[in-house]
Amino acid sequence: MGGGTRTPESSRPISETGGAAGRDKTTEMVEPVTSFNSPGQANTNARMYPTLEKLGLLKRDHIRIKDLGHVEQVLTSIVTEGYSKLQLVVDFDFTLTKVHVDGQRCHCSWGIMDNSPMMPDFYREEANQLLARYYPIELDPHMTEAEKIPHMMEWYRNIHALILKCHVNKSSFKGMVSDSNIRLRDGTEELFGSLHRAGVPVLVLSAGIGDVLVEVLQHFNVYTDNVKVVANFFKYNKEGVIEGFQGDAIHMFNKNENAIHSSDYFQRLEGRANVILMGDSLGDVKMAVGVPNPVNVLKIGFLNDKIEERLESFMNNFDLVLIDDQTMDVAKTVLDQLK
Ligand SMILES: Nc1nc2c(ncn2[C@@H]2O[C@H](COP(=O)(O)O)[C@@H](O)[C@H]2O)c(=O)[nH]1
Ligand SMILES: [Mg+2]
Repeated sequence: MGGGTRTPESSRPISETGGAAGRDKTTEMVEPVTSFNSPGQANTNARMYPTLEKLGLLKRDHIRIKDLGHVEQVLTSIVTEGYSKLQLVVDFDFTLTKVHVDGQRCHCSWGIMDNSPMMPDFYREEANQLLARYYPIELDPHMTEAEKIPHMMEWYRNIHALILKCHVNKSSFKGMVSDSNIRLRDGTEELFGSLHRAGVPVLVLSAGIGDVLVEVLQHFNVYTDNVKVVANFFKYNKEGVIEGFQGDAIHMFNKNENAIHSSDYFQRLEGRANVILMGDSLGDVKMAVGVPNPVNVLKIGFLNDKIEERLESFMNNFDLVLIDDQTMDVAKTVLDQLK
């Protein structure tokens, strides 16, 4: 986003926002990858999975579904039982936000600070060195979560110490966000508007910077009263200068524990047993672990990086895998069916 007063994305001509980038294309019927896949099964799938067929999810070539029968059952229940039984648990960075626009990689909440001209040169240099060292570990398809966690904790300790050296004032986040290239996925504003009107609770659970994340949600007018954010929030001194993080670090592989221990959020939503979970990392899969007695959980995974190496693990952990999709079209398609 350029500096100065910013025209809200939604009112900008589509060419300016790159909103067309990453839109999924509807092409001829493509055999979805299933465990029962065989040539010419497309028509049979359409008959066997009417909800998936009605939603057009069988013919989009960037969607992968491992277990059609399970997804059909969960989707049908969520659509039938409607908004009053539903809650959303969503990741923020590279789930609500785009990964790239017009070939340029977008910032995540951390990346906004890592690249902000309002931060000292030494911070930007060292923060990007840390990113280069630890992000590949986070994505590494050959390491277990247990092997990754010590590295994630080290990353957060290092970036925490680095931020403290910069004496950042909370008043600078608004300018950092408006000067960044962070974007919500196309359709997120409409999706969140529908969820707000329907009174559907949305938990945004992030290992990102909560103070920046909230600024982004406010910037795009989607921080409505049904949205709760659990993330890494800063502590400030009386002048508003960062003096540390509140509570324990939330990293990519402990998000579920923090959601459960840090509040009675899920207990207060007892009865909303249908959950739509959205994430872009295998660490996001367990974000809804705290939901008491869930009945239908639809897990939508945005596969953005290391696509070939991680496709199988994503299909084993997410119900719907969206390959390089920079939109919220699938979530909107599902929610548009609810009453
Ligand atoms: N650019 C940086 N990215 C970082 C840093 N620490 C973590 N991360 C990334 O943020 C997201 C976590 O947010 P979530 O909303 O997706 O949970 C994750 O992709 C991390 O890799 C950092 O210091 N700099
Ligand atoms: Mg993410």
